[in-house]
Amino acid sequence: MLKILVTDDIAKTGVEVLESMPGATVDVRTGLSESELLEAIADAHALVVRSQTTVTDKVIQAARNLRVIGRAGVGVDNIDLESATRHGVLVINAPDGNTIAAAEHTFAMMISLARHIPVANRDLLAGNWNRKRFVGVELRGKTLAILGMGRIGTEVAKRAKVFGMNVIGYDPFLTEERALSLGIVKASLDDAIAEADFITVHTPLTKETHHMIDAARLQTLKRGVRIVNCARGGIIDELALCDALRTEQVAGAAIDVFESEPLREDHPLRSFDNVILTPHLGASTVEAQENVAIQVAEQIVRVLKDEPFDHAVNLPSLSAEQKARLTPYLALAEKLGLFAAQLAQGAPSNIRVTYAGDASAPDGGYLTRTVLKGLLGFQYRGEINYVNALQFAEESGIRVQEVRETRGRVYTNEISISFVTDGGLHQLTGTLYSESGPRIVELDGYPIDMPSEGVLLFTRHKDQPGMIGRIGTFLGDAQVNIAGMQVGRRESGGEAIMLLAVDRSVSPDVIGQIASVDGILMVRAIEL
Ligand SMILES: NC(=O)c1ccc[n+]([C@@H]2O[C@H](COP(=O)([O-])OP(=O)(O)OC[C@H]3O[C@@H](n4cnc5c(N)ncnc54)[C@H](O)[C@@H]3O)[C@@H](O)[C@H]2O)c1
Ligand SMILES: O=C(O)[C@H](O)COP(=O)(O)O
Repeated sequence: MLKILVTDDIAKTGVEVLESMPGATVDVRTGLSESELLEAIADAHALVVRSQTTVTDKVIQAARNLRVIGRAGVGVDNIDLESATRHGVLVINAPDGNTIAAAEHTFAMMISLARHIPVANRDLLAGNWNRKRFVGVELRGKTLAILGMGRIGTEVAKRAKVFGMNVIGYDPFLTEERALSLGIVKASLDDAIAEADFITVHTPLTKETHHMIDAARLQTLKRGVRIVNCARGGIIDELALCDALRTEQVAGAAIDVFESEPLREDHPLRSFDNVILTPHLGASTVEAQENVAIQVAEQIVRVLKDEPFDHAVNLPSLSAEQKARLTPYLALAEKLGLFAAQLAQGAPSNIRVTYAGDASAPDGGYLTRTVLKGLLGFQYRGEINYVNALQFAEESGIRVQEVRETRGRVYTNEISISFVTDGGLHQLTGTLYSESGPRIVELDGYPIDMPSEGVLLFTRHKDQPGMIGRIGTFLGDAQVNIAGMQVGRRESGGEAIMLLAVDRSVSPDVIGQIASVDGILMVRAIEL
Protein backbone atom coordinates (compact mmCIF):
# COMPACT_ATOMS: atom_id res chain seq x y z
CA MET A 1 0.00 0.00 0.00
CA LEU A 2 1.34 3.43 -0.95
CA LYS A 3 1.11 6.18 1.64
CA ILE A 4 0.49 9.78 0.62
CA LEU A 5 1.10 12.23 3.46
CA VAL A 6 -0.48 15.70 3.26
CA THR A 7 0.91 18.11 5.86
CA ASP A 8 -0.59 21.49 4.87
CA ASP A 9 -4.20 22.50 4.19
CA ILE A 10 -5.02 21.78 0.58
CA ALA A 11 -8.44 21.90 -1.10
CA LYS A 12 -10.66 18.88 -0.50
CA THR A 13 -10.91 18.27 -4.24
CA GLY A 14 -7.15 17.64 -4.33
CA VAL A 15 -7.37 15.18 -1.45
CA GLU A 16 -10.19 13.40 -3.32
CA VAL A 17 -7.95 12.99 -6.39
CA LEU A 18 -5.30 11.40 -4.17
CA GLU A 19 -7.87 9.17 -2.47
CA SER A 20 -9.11 7.92 -5.83
CA MET A 21 -5.75 6.24 -6.51
CA PRO A 22 -6.13 2.47 -6.09
CA GLY A 23 -3.66 0.97 -3.63
CA ALA A 24 -2.97 4.26 -1.85
CA THR A 25 -3.90 5.62 1.55
CA VAL A 26 -4.03 9.35 2.18
CA ASP A 27 -3.00 10.68 5.56
CA VAL A 28 -3.88 14.37 6.08
CA ARG A 29 -2.03 15.68 9.14
CA THR A 30 -1.53 19.41 9.34
CA GLY A 31 0.28 21.46 11.97
CA LEU A 32 2.83 18.75 12.79
CA SER A 33 5.83 19.45 14.98
CA GLU A 34 9.22 18.44 13.54
CA SER A 35 9.30 15.18 15.51
CA GLU A 36 5.73 14.34 14.44
CA LEU A 37 6.65 15.05 10.83
CA LEU A 38 9.75 12.85 11.05
CA GLU A 39 7.60 10.01 12.34
CA ALA A 40 4.79 10.49 9.82
CA ILE A 41 7.14 10.72 6.82
CA ALA A 42 9.11 7.57 7.69
CA ASP A 43 6.94 5.22 5.60
CA ALA A 44 5.39 7.74 3.17
CA HIS A 45 5.82 7.38 -0.59
CA ALA A 46 4.59 10.89 -1.38
CA LEU A 47 4.38 14.15 0.54
CA VAL A 48 2.10 17.07 -0.33
CA VAL A 49 2.83 20.50 1.16
CA ARG A 50 2.14 24.21 0.74
CA SER A 51 4.49 26.81 2.20
CA GLN A 52 4.00 25.97 5.85
CA THR A 53 5.81 22.64 6.08
CA THR A 54 9.57 22.99 5.99
CA VAL A 55 11.00 19.98 4.22
CA THR A 56 14.58 19.82 5.46
CA ASP A 57 17.38 17.39 4.71
CA LYS A 58 16.57 15.71 8.04
CA VAL A 59 12.96 15.16 6.95
CA ILE A 60 14.04 13.77 3.58
CA GLN A 61 16.57 11.46 5.23
CA ALA A 62 13.90 10.16 7.59
CA ALA A 63 11.68 9.24 4.64
CA ARG A 64 12.72 5.73 3.69
CA ASN A 65 10.22 5.27 0.84
CA LEU A 66 9.71 8.81 -0.37
CA ARG A 67 9.46 9.14 -4.16
CA VAL A 68 7.87 12.53 -4.67
CA ILE A 69 7.20 15.82 -2.88
CA GLY A 70 4.33 17.81 -4.36
CA ARG A 71 4.04 21.55 -3.68
CA ALA A 72 0.43 22.74 -4.03
CA GLY A 73 1.57 26.15 -5.24
CA VAL A 74 4.64 27.76 -6.81
CA GLY A 75 7.45 28.54 -4.35
CA VAL A 76 9.63 25.59 -3.32
CA ASP A 77 11.96 27.54 -1.05
CA ASN A 78 10.57 25.59 1.92
CA ILE A 79 11.92 22.35 0.38
CA ASP A 80 15.60 21.36 0.46
CA LEU A 81 15.88 20.73 -3.27
CA GLU A 82 19.52 19.74 -3.14
CA SER A 83 18.77 17.05 -0.58
CA ALA A 84 15.70 15.85 -2.47
CA THR A 85 17.73 15.50 -5.65
CA ARG A 86 20.56 13.71 -3.86
CA HIS A 87 18.09 11.23 -2.40
CA GLY A 88 16.37 10.70 -5.75
CA VAL A 89 13.15 12.35 -4.57
CA LEU A 90 11.26 14.12 -7.31
CA VAL A 91 9.88 17.57 -6.48
CA ILE A 92 6.90 18.84 -8.47
CA ASN A 93 4.84 21.99 -8.10
CA ALA A 94 1.66 23.56 -9.48
CA PRO A 95 3.16 26.60 -11.18
CA ASP A 96 0.19 28.33 -12.76
CA GLY A 97 -2.84 27.50 -10.62
CA ASN A 98 -2.50 30.54 -8.38
CA THR A 99 -1.09 33.11 -10.82
CA ILE A 100 -4.28 35.14 -11.09
CA ALA A 101 -4.95 35.00 -7.36
CA ALA A 102 -1.46 36.34 -6.62
CA ALA A 103 -1.69 39.03 -9.34
CA GLU A 104 -5.09 40.18 -8.04
CA HIS A 105 -3.81 40.24 -4.46
CA THR A 106 -0.86 42.36 -5.58
CA PHE A 107 -3.24 44.77 -7.24
CA ALA A 108 -5.53 44.86 -4.24
CA MET A 109 -2.48 45.70 -2.10
CA MET A 110 -1.33 48.43 -4.47
CA ILE A 111 -4.73 50.13 -4.62
CA SER A 112 -5.24 49.77 -0.87
CA LEU A 113 -1.85 51.40 -0.36
CA ALA A 114 -2.60 54.26 -2.76
CA ARG A 115 -5.98 54.96 -1.11
CA HIS A 116 -5.21 54.13 2.57
CA ILE A 117 -8.12 51.68 2.65
CA PRO A 118 -7.13 49.50 5.65
CA VAL A 119 -6.16 52.39 7.91
CA ALA A 120 -9.24 54.46 6.90
CA ASN A 121 -11.41 51.44 7.62
CA ARG A 122 -9.82 50.98 11.06
CA ASP A 123 -10.24 54.70 11.79
CA LEU A 124 -13.90 54.72 10.82
CA LEU A 125 -14.62 51.60 12.87
CA ALA A 126 -13.05 53.40 15.84
CA GLY A 127 -15.83 56.00 15.57
CA ASN A 128 -14.09 58.69 13.46
CA TRP A 129 -14.99 60.42 10.19
CA ASN A 130 -11.61 61.68 8.91
CA ARG A 131 -12.01 62.55 5.22
CA LYS A 132 -9.00 64.87 5.06
CA ARG A 133 -6.54 62.45 6.66
CA PHE A 134 -6.87 59.83 3.98
CA VAL A 135 -6.29 61.64 0.71
CA GLY A 136 -4.65 59.16 -1.62
CA VAL A 137 -2.88 59.10 -4.98
CA GLU A 138 -4.03 57.80 -8.35
CA LEU A 139 -2.36 54.93 -10.14
CA ARG A 140 -2.97 56.49 -13.54
CA GLY A 141 0.16 58.12 -14.94
CA LYS A 142 2.39 56.66 -12.20
CA THR A 143 5.42 54.48 -12.95
CA LEU A 144 5.35 50.89 -11.74
CA ALA A 145 8.56 48.83 -11.64
CA ILE A 146 7.93 45.09 -11.77
CA LEU A 147 10.91 43.01 -10.66
CA GLY A 148 10.40 39.51 -12.06
CA MET A 149 8.36 39.30 -15.22
CA GLY A 150 7.25 35.68 -15.00
CA ARG A 151 3.67 34.49 -14.75
CA ILE A 152 2.53 36.76 -11.93
CA GLY A 153 4.65 39.75 -12.95
CA THR A 154 3.13 39.55 -16.43
CA GLU A 155 -0.45 39.48 -15.12
CA VAL A 156 0.32 42.44 -12.85
CA ALA A 157 1.75 44.33 -15.87
CA LYS A 158 -1.42 43.71 -17.91
CA ARG A 159 -3.61 45.05 -15.11
CA ALA A 160 -1.34 48.05 -14.53
CA LYS A 161 -1.57 48.98 -18.21
CA VAL A 162 -5.37 48.98 -17.97
CA PHE A 163 -5.05 51.38 -15.01
CA GLY A 164 -3.00 53.75 -17.19
CA MET A 165 0.33 53.15 -15.43
CA ASN A 166 3.76 53.32 -17.10
CA VAL A 167 5.27 49.91 -16.53
CA ILE A 168 8.98 49.08 -16.43
CA GLY A 169 9.95 45.41 -16.20
CA TYR A 170 13.20 43.92 -14.94
CA ASP A 171 13.86 40.23 -15.55
CA PRO A 172 16.95 38.62 -17.11
CA PHE A 173 14.63 36.59 -19.36
CA LEU A 174 12.46 39.49 -20.52
CA THR A 175 13.04 40.08 -24.24
CA GLU A 176 12.49 43.40 -26.04
CA GLU A 177 9.78 41.70 -28.14
CA ARG A 178 7.80 40.51 -25.14
CA ALA A 179 8.16 43.86 -23.41
CA LEU A 180 6.91 45.55 -26.55
CA SER A 181 3.96 43.20 -26.90
CA LEU A 182 2.97 43.93 -23.27
CA GLY A 183 3.39 47.67 -23.83
CA ILE A 184 6.05 47.95 -21.14
CA VAL A 185 9.69 49.08 -21.04
CA LYS A 186 12.49 46.61 -20.30
CA ALA A 187 15.22 47.95 -18.00
CA SER A 188 18.06 46.96 -15.70
CA LEU A 189 17.25 46.61 -12.00
CA ASP A 190 18.66 50.00 -11.04
CA ASP A 191 17.09 51.82 -13.98
CA ALA A 192 13.72 50.14 -13.36
CA ILE A 193 13.51 51.22 -9.74
CA ALA A 194 15.13 54.67 -10.04
CA GLU A 195 12.05 56.46 -11.38
CA ALA A 196 9.34 54.21 -9.94
CA ASP A 197 6.40 55.50 -7.88
CA PHE A 198 5.44 51.91 -7.10
CA ILE A 199 7.67 48.81 -7.00
CA THR A 200 6.38 45.24 -6.87
CA VAL A 201 8.56 42.13 -6.68
CA HIS A 202 7.64 38.83 -8.38
CA THR A 203 10.82 36.74 -8.40
CA PRO A 204 11.49 33.52 -6.51
CA LEU A 205 13.67 33.84 -3.41
CA THR A 206 17.15 32.76 -4.48
CA LYS A 207 20.72 33.65 -3.55
CA GLU A 208 20.55 36.37 -6.23
CA THR A 209 17.21 37.84 -5.15
CA HIS A 210 17.81 37.67 -1.38
CA HIS A 211 17.77 41.32 -0.20
CA MET A 212 17.63 42.48 -3.82
CA ILE A 213 16.12 45.61 -2.27
CA ASP A 214 18.45 46.36 0.61
CA ALA A 215 19.32 49.47 2.63
CA ALA A 216 21.63 50.86 -0.06
CA ARG A 217 19.09 50.37 -2.87
CA LEU A 218 16.29 51.85 -0.81
CA GLN A 219 18.31 55.09 -0.69
CA THR A 220 18.50 55.23 -4.50
CA LEU A 221 14.72 55.19 -4.89
CA LYS A 222 12.49 58.16 -5.62
CA ARG A 223 11.42 59.69 -2.30
CA GLY A 224 7.85 58.69 -1.51
CA VAL A 225 7.94 55.39 -3.41
CA ARG A 226 5.44 52.67 -2.42
CA ILE A 227 6.60 49.05 -2.30
CA VAL A 228 4.64 45.79 -2.61
CA ASN A 229 5.92 42.28 -1.88
CA CYS A 230 3.54 39.41 -2.62
CA ALA A 231 6.36 37.11 -3.76
CA ARG A 232 8.67 35.96 -0.97
CA GLY A 233 9.90 37.33 2.32
CA GLY A 234 13.60 38.12 2.10
CA ILE A 235 13.57 39.68 -1.38
CA ILE A 236 13.25 43.02 0.41
CA ASP A 237 15.34 43.56 3.56
CA GLU A 238 12.54 43.99 6.12
CA LEU A 239 14.54 45.92 8.70
CA ALA A 240 16.01 48.26 6.08
CA LEU A 241 12.47 48.82 4.80
CA CYS A 242 11.36 49.78 8.32
CA ASP A 243 14.19 52.35 8.48
CA ALA A 244 13.18 53.77 5.10
CA LEU A 245 9.55 54.02 6.28
CA ARG A 246 10.65 55.88 9.41
CA THR A 247 12.58 58.46 7.38
CA GLU A 248 9.64 58.66 4.90
CA GLN A 249 11.99 57.71 2.04
CA VAL A 250 9.33 55.07 1.44
CA ALA A 251 5.73 56.36 1.67
CA GLY A 252 4.11 53.00 2.23
CA ALA A 253 4.52 49.26 1.87
CA ALA A 254 2.16 46.34 1.37
CA ILE A 255 3.63 43.02 2.39
CA ASP A 256 2.09 39.55 2.14
CA VAL A 257 5.21 37.42 2.73
CA PHE A 258 7.89 37.65 5.40
CA GLU A 259 11.44 36.60 6.12
CA SER A 260 10.06 34.46 8.92
CA GLU A 261 6.47 33.28 8.98
CA PRO A 262 4.23 33.62 10.94
CA LEU A 263 5.30 37.26 11.47
CA ARG A 264 6.32 37.63 15.08
CA GLU A 265 4.06 39.76 17.28
CA ASP A 266 6.68 42.41 18.04
CA HIS A 267 7.96 42.77 14.47
CA PRO A 268 8.58 46.48 13.69
CA LEU A 269 6.60 46.22 10.43
CA ARG A 270 3.45 45.93 12.57
CA SER A 271 3.95 49.44 13.93
CA PHE A 272 3.31 51.59 10.82
CA ASP A 273 -0.04 53.07 9.75
CA ASN A 274 1.20 53.22 6.18
CA VAL A 275 2.08 49.53 6.02
CA ILE A 276 -0.49 46.93 4.97
CA LEU A 277 0.22 43.39 6.09
CA THR A 278 -1.58 40.21 5.07
CA PRO A 279 -0.69 36.74 6.36
CA HIS A 280 0.58 35.15 3.11
CA LEU A 281 -2.79 35.32 1.37
CA GLY A 282 -1.61 35.75 -2.24
CA ALA A 283 -2.80 32.30 -3.27
CA SER A 284 -5.74 32.13 -0.90
CA THR A 285 -8.73 32.12 -3.19
CA VAL A 286 -11.17 29.27 -3.59
CA GLU A 287 -10.29 29.02 -7.26
CA ALA A 288 -6.50 29.04 -6.80
CA GLN A 289 -6.60 26.48 -4.01
CA GLU A 290 -8.72 24.11 -6.09
CA ASN A 291 -6.44 24.60 -9.10
CA VAL A 292 -3.18 23.92 -7.28
CA ALA A 293 -4.52 21.06 -5.16
CA ILE A 294 -5.99 19.22 -8.14
CA GLN A 295 -2.96 19.92 -10.33
CA VAL A 296 -0.45 18.65 -7.81
CA ALA A 297 -2.60 15.67 -6.78
CA GLU A 298 -2.98 14.54 -10.41
CA GLN A 299 0.78 14.71 -10.95
CA ILE A 300 1.51 12.85 -7.70
CA VAL A 301 -0.79 10.04 -8.82
CA ARG A 302 0.97 9.93 -12.20
CA VAL A 303 4.41 9.75 -10.56
CA LEU A 304 3.29 6.95 -8.25
CA LYS A 305 1.81 5.06 -11.20
CA ASP A 306 5.05 5.53 -13.19
CA GLU A 307 3.20 7.54 -15.80
CA PRO A 308 4.56 10.67 -17.52
CA PHE A 309 4.13 13.76 -15.33
CA ASP A 310 4.54 17.53 -15.61
CA HIS A 311 6.05 20.34 -13.57
CA ALA A 312 9.13 18.64 -12.16
CA VAL A 313 11.23 21.18 -10.30
CA ASN A 314 14.42 19.11 -10.01
CA LEU A 315 14.37 17.64 -13.53
CA PRO A 316 14.66 19.53 -16.82
CA SER A 317 11.29 20.32 -18.37
CA LEU A 318 10.35 19.06 -21.82
CA SER A 319 7.69 20.14 -24.30
CA ALA A 320 4.86 17.72 -25.10
CA GLU A 321 6.43 17.20 -28.53
CA GLN A 322 9.85 16.39 -27.04
CA LYS A 323 8.22 13.96 -24.60
CA ALA A 324 6.33 12.13 -27.37
CA ARG A 325 9.48 11.80 -29.46
CA LEU A 326 11.54 10.64 -26.51
CA THR A 327 9.23 8.01 -25.03
CA PRO A 328 10.24 5.04 -27.26
CA TYR A 329 13.93 5.85 -26.83
CA LEU A 330 13.62 5.74 -23.04
CA ALA A 331 12.97 2.00 -23.18
CA LEU A 332 16.02 1.46 -25.42
CA ALA A 333 18.22 3.67 -23.20
CA GLU A 334 17.24 1.82 -20.04
CA LYS A 335 17.79 -1.60 -21.64
CA LEU A 336 21.22 -0.55 -22.88
CA GLY A 337 22.08 0.71 -19.40
CA LEU A 338 20.94 -2.58 -17.85
CA PHE A 339 22.86 -4.59 -20.44
CA ALA A 340 25.98 -2.50 -19.81
CA ALA A 341 25.66 -3.02 -16.04
CA GLN A 342 25.70 -6.79 -16.45
CA LEU A 343 28.42 -6.73 -19.06
CA ALA A 344 30.68 -4.63 -16.85
CA GLN A 345 32.95 -6.12 -14.25
CA GLY A 346 33.10 -3.57 -11.45
CA ALA A 347 31.97 0.03 -11.53
CA PRO A 348 32.60 2.02 -14.69
CA SER A 349 34.86 5.06 -14.37
CA ASN A 350 34.16 6.66 -17.71
CA ILE A 351 30.84 6.46 -19.51
CA ARG A 352 30.28 7.90 -22.95
CA VAL A 353 26.82 7.87 -24.49
CA THR A 354 26.59 8.69 -28.18
CA TYR A 355 23.26 9.59 -29.77
CA ALA A 356 23.11 9.44 -33.54
CA GLY A 357 20.55 10.22 -36.22
CA ASP A 358 16.96 10.45 -34.99
CA ALA A 359 18.08 9.71 -31.42
CA SER A 360 20.29 12.80 -31.30
CA ALA A 361 17.71 15.58 -30.83
CA PRO A 362 18.13 17.58 -27.59
CA ASP A 363 16.33 15.85 -24.72
CA GLY A 364 17.34 17.77 -21.59
CA GLY A 365 19.61 14.89 -20.59
CA TYR A 366 16.72 12.45 -20.03
CA LEU A 367 18.20 9.66 -22.16
CA THR A 368 21.55 9.82 -20.38
CA ARG A 369 19.78 9.90 -17.02
CA THR A 370 17.91 6.79 -18.18
CA VAL A 371 21.06 4.99 -19.32
CA LEU A 372 22.61 5.77 -15.92
CA LYS A 373 19.46 4.65 -14.10
CA GLY A 374 19.79 1.28 -15.86
CA LEU A 375 23.55 1.01 -15.50
CA LEU A 376 24.21 2.42 -12.04
CA GLY A 377 20.76 1.50 -10.67
CA PHE A 378 21.51 -2.18 -11.35
CA GLN A 379 24.90 -1.98 -9.69
CA TYR A 380 23.73 0.09 -6.72
CA ARG A 381 20.49 -1.83 -6.16
CA GLY A 382 17.94 0.67 -7.39
CA GLU A 383 19.04 3.64 -5.29
CA ILE A 384 19.60 5.50 -8.53
CA ASN A 385 16.77 7.05 -10.49
CA TYR A 386 16.23 9.81 -13.08
CA VAL A 387 16.40 12.47 -10.41
CA ASN A 388 19.75 11.65 -8.83
CA ALA A 389 21.53 9.68 -11.59
CA LEU A 390 23.73 12.50 -12.87
CA GLN A 391 24.49 13.80 -9.39
CA PHE A 392 25.32 10.29 -8.17
CA ALA A 393 27.72 9.76 -11.09
CA GLU A 394 29.40 13.10 -10.44
CA GLU A 395 29.75 12.49 -6.70
CA SER A 396 31.12 9.01 -7.36
CA GLY A 397 33.78 10.37 -9.69
CA ILE A 398 32.23 8.66 -12.73
CA ARG A 399 32.82 10.83 -15.79
CA VAL A 400 29.77 10.97 -18.02
CA GLN A 401 30.04 12.34 -21.51
CA GLU A 402 27.27 12.88 -24.08
CA VAL A 403 28.07 12.95 -27.79
CA ARG A 404 25.54 13.81 -30.53
CA GLU A 405 26.06 12.85 -34.15
CA THR A 406 23.71 13.79 -36.95
CA ARG A 407 23.90 10.37 -38.67
CA GLY A 408 24.07 6.84 -37.37
CA ARG A 409 26.93 4.66 -38.63
CA VAL A 410 24.52 1.96 -39.84
CA TYR A 411 20.98 2.74 -38.64
CA THR A 412 18.76 5.85 -38.81
CA ASN A 413 18.87 6.03 -35.01
CA GLU A 414 21.56 4.70 -32.69
CA ILE A 415 22.40 4.95 -29.01
CA SER A 416 25.88 3.68 -28.13
CA ILE A 417 27.40 3.32 -24.70
CA SER A 418 31.08 2.86 -24.10
CA PHE A 419 32.57 2.54 -20.65
CA VAL A 420 35.77 1.55 -18.93
CA THR A 421 35.92 -0.82 -15.98
CA ASP A 422 38.65 -2.82 -14.31
CA GLY A 423 37.83 -5.52 -16.87
CA GLY A 424 38.60 -3.21 -19.80
CA LEU A 425 36.65 -1.21 -22.36
CA HIS A 426 33.14 -2.25 -23.42
CA GLN A 427 30.89 -0.82 -26.01
CA LEU A 428 27.34 -1.60 -27.13
CA THR A 429 24.92 -0.02 -29.54
CA GLY A 430 21.15 -0.24 -29.76
CA THR A 431 18.62 0.98 -32.23
CA LEU A 432 14.88 1.32 -32.40
CA TYR A 433 13.19 -0.58 -35.22
CA SER A 434 9.75 0.81 -35.90
CA GLU A 435 8.28 -2.69 -36.23
CA SER A 436 10.18 -4.66 -33.57
CA GLY A 437 11.19 -2.10 -30.93
CA PRO A 438 14.57 -1.80 -29.19
CA ARG A 439 17.39 -4.04 -30.45
CA ILE A 440 21.06 -4.51 -29.60
CA VAL A 441 22.99 -4.16 -32.86
CA GLU A 442 26.63 -4.02 -31.82
CA LEU A 443 28.54 -5.53 -28.94
CA ASP A 444 32.20 -4.83 -28.18
CA GLY A 445 32.76 -3.95 -31.81
CA TYR A 446 30.95 -6.99 -33.31
CA PRO A 447 27.80 -6.39 -35.37
CA ILE A 448 24.83 -8.43 -34.05
CA ASP A 449 21.06 -8.12 -34.06
CA MET A 450 19.10 -9.21 -31.00
CA PRO A 451 15.93 -7.93 -29.29
CA SER A 452 16.83 -6.17 -26.04
CA GLU A 453 14.61 -8.25 -23.79
CA GLY A 454 14.51 -11.50 -21.85
CA VAL A 455 17.52 -13.57 -20.81
CA LEU A 456 20.72 -13.45 -22.86
CA LEU A 457 24.01 -15.27 -22.56
CA PHE A 458 27.09 -13.53 -23.89
CA THR A 459 30.49 -15.10 -24.43
CA ARG A 460 33.80 -13.93 -25.79
CA HIS A 461 35.91 -16.89 -26.81
CA LYS A 462 38.61 -18.18 -29.10
CA ASP A 463 37.31 -18.89 -32.58
CA GLN A 464 37.85 -22.67 -32.60
CA PRO A 465 35.70 -25.68 -33.54
CA GLY A 466 33.27 -27.11 -30.95
CA MET A 467 32.69 -24.00 -28.85
CA ILE A 468 29.02 -23.55 -29.78
CA GLY A 469 28.34 -27.26 -29.29
CA ARG A 470 29.93 -27.39 -25.83
CA ILE A 471 28.06 -24.32 -24.59
CA GLY A 472 24.83 -25.70 -26.07
CA THR A 473 25.38 -29.00 -24.26
CA PHE A 474 25.79 -27.33 -20.87
CA LEU A 475 22.60 -25.34 -21.45
CA GLY A 476 20.71 -28.42 -22.70
CA ASP A 477 21.79 -30.44 -19.65
CA ALA A 478 20.43 -27.63 -17.46
CA GLN A 479 17.11 -27.64 -19.37
CA VAL A 480 17.76 -24.14 -20.72
CA ASN A 481 16.25 -23.80 -24.19
CA ILE A 482 18.00 -21.62 -26.79
CA ALA A 483 15.60 -19.28 -28.61
CA GLY A 484 18.04 -17.34 -30.79
CA MET A 485 21.73 -17.07 -31.53
CA GLN A 486 24.13 -14.51 -32.98
CA VAL A 487 27.84 -15.14 -33.54
CA GLY A 488 30.58 -12.90 -34.82
CA ARG A 489 34.31 -12.87 -35.41
CA ARG A 490 36.80 -10.60 -37.02
CA GLU A 491 39.11 -13.25 -38.44
CA SER A 492 39.15 -17.03 -38.50
CA GLY A 493 40.94 -18.44 -35.45
CA GLY A 494 40.96 -15.08 -33.67
CA GLU A 495 38.52 -13.88 -31.02
CA ALA A 496 34.79 -14.42 -31.47
CA ILE A 497 31.60 -13.59 -29.64
CA MET A 498 28.29 -15.37 -29.16
CA LEU A 499 25.02 -13.92 -27.92
CA LEU A 500 22.29 -16.42 -27.12
CA ALA A 501 18.67 -15.62 -26.29
CA VAL A 502 17.49 -18.29 -23.84
CA ASP A 503 14.11 -19.12 -22.37
CA ARG A 504 15.02 -18.88 -18.69
CA SER A 505 17.65 -17.73 -16.22
CA VAL A 506 21.04 -19.43 -16.37
CA SER A 507 22.27 -20.51 -12.94
CA PRO A 508 25.70 -19.44 -11.61
CA ASP A 509 26.73 -23.16 -11.74
CA VAL A 510 26.09 -23.36 -15.46
CA ILE A 511 27.87 -20.04 -15.97
CA GLY A 512 30.80 -21.54 -14.03
CA GLN A 513 30.79 -24.65 -16.26
CA ILE A 514 30.83 -22.53 -19.41
CA ALA A 515 33.56 -20.29 -18.01
CA SER A 516 35.76 -23.36 -17.43
CA VAL A 517 35.66 -24.43 -21.08
CA ASP A 518 39.06 -24.07 -22.67
CA GLY A 519 39.04 -21.03 -24.94
CA ILE A 520 36.24 -19.12 -23.15
CA LEU A 521 37.53 -15.62 -22.40
CA MET A 522 34.41 -14.14 -20.81
CA VAL A 523 30.86 -15.23 -20.10
CA ARG A 524 27.96 -13.14 -18.85
CA ALA A 525 24.30 -13.88 -18.17
CA ILE A 526 22.26 -10.77 -18.90
CA GLU A 527 18.63 -10.30 -17.87
CA LEU A 528 16.78 -7.41 -19.46
N1 LIG B 1 2.03 35.46 -1.95
C1 LIG B 1 1.66 34.30 -2.41
O1 LIG B 1 0.84 33.61 -1.84
C2 LIG B 1 2.25 33.81 -3.70
C3 LIG B 1 1.44 33.12 -4.61
C4 LIG B 1 2.01 32.63 -5.77
C5 LIG B 1 3.37 32.84 -6.02
N2 LIG B 1 4.10 33.51 -5.11
C6 LIG B 1 5.52 33.77 -5.37
O2 LIG B 1 5.61 34.70 -6.43
C7 LIG B 1 6.86 34.55 -7.09
C8 LIG B 1 6.65 34.57 -8.60
O3 LIG B 1 5.83 33.50 -8.99
P1 LIG B 1 5.56 33.21 -10.55
O4 LIG B 1 4.52 32.17 -10.61
O5 LIG B 1 5.38 34.46 -11.30
O6 LIG B 1 6.97 32.58 -10.92
P2 LIG B 1 7.64 32.53 -12.36
O7 LIG B 1 8.69 31.48 -12.27
O8 LIG B 1 6.64 32.44 -13.43
O9 LIG B 1 8.36 33.95 -12.47
C9 LIG B 1 9.48 34.30 -11.74
C10 LIG B 1 10.28 35.25 -12.61
O10 LIG B 1 11.36 35.76 -11.83
C11 LIG B 1 12.45 35.92 -12.70
N3 LIG B 1 13.67 36.01 -11.94
C12 LIG B 1 14.37 35.01 -11.36
N4 LIG B 1 15.48 35.52 -10.79
C13 LIG B 1 15.47 36.85 -11.02
C14 LIG B 1 16.34 37.90 -10.68
N5 LIG B 1 17.46 37.67 -9.98
N6 LIG B 1 16.03 39.14 -11.07
C15 LIG B 1 14.92 39.38 -11.78
N7 LIG B 1 14.04 38.42 -12.15
C16 LIG B 1 14.32 37.16 -11.75
C17 LIG B 1 12.40 34.71 -13.58
O11 LIG B 1 13.12 34.92 -14.79
C18 LIG B 1 10.91 34.57 -13.83
O12 LIG B 1 10.52 35.22 -15.01
C19 LIG B 1 7.46 33.29 -6.51
O13 LIG B 1 8.37 33.65 -5.49
C20 LIG B 1 6.29 32.59 -5.87
O14 LIG B 1 6.68 31.73 -4.84
C21 LIG B 1 3.59 34.00 -3.96
O1 LIG C 1 4.41 30.12 -3.77
C1 LIG C 1 3.19 30.03 -3.66
O2 LIG C 1 2.49 29.31 -4.40
C2 LIG C 1 2.50 30.90 -2.67
O3 LIG C 1 3.40 31.50 -1.82
C3 LIG C 1 1.38 30.25 -1.96
O4 LIG C 1 1.76 29.68 -0.75
P1 LIG C 1 0.66 28.90 0.11
O5 LIG C 1 0.32 27.68 -0.69
O6 LIG C 1 1.29 28.56 1.40
O7 LIG C 1 -0.51 29.80 0.24
